[in-house]
Amino acid sequence: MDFRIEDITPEEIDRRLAVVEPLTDSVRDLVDAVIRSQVSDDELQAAKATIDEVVASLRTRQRPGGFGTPYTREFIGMPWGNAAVGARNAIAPPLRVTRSAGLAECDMVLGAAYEGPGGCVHGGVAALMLDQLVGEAASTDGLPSFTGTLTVKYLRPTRLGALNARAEVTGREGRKTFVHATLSDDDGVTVEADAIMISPKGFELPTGDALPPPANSRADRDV
Ligand SMILES: CCCCC/C=C\C/C=C\C/C=C\C/C=C\CCCC(=O)SCCNC(=O)CCNC(=O)[C@H](O)C(C)(C)COP(=O)(O)OP(=O)(O)OC[C@H]1O[C@@H](n2cnc3c(N)ncnc32)[C@H](O)[C@@H]1OP(=O)(O)O
Repeated sequence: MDFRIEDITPEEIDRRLAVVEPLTDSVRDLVDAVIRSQVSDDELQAAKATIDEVVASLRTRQRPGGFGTPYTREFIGMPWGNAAVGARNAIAPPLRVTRSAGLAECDMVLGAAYEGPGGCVHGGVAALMLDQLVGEAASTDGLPSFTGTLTVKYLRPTRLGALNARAEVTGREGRKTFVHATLSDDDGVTVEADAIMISPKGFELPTGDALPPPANSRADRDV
């Protein structure tokens, strides 16, 4: 696993995020536009040619493999390729997670790119978001943990639109952390999940204090 150190200042992180977050938002917008576009086939083909040009320009200098999760020496994480919260990853749902002791939460608006059953959120996307939230809640004391078991119960269909996701630690037992999470719309909970998160053997916190959360956006580091 890639835990490389990249020793940059918080100001430099903000500077880089200010460049990549709007780019990622534009790519998300592109994905949404492609799904919902009703322009002609000729216009779709012209759009492909334009997009291919942009891709070729981005590929002139590429990192091998995935982005990984670099950390600063102050343990600010930069998981910018992450499938659930990566600041550079337009496939990730638009999540801005806030964290406090044993708790992680976010509001989000899910559009056409996250559809499963017509008009509703794909069950895998719901599970992805809740998996991320349980991981973030379990690690607010700085101890990283892997999802060992995630049990997801779909109570009723989740309509696309404005949603809230929330995860809370309910207990700890040795290296295991138990977390309960919910996905809710305006009418209440649509999906609930229970997770057993496992901290890796032999991992010790680098300081006695809680670590800052992995930074995905500037706001994340302010909690
Ligand atoms: C450079 C410095 C870096 C510093 C980092 C600092 C901070 C990081 C901070 C924050 C991170 C923030 C956010 C994270 C956000 C999201 C997280 C997303 C999470 C994921 O998406 S992550 C990918 C999917 N995940 C996997 O890819 C796991 C693959 N798997 C394994 O890597 C192993 O399988 C592992 C590690 C799970 C266990 O391995 P192991 O060897 O440690 O386990 P072991 O046998 O010793 O068992 C010990 C006790 O756990 C119980 N136990 C074992 N396995 C269990 C299971 N599966 N379910 C339920 N309970 C289980 C046993 O029953 C026993 O319980 P008991 O003690 O009561 O007997």
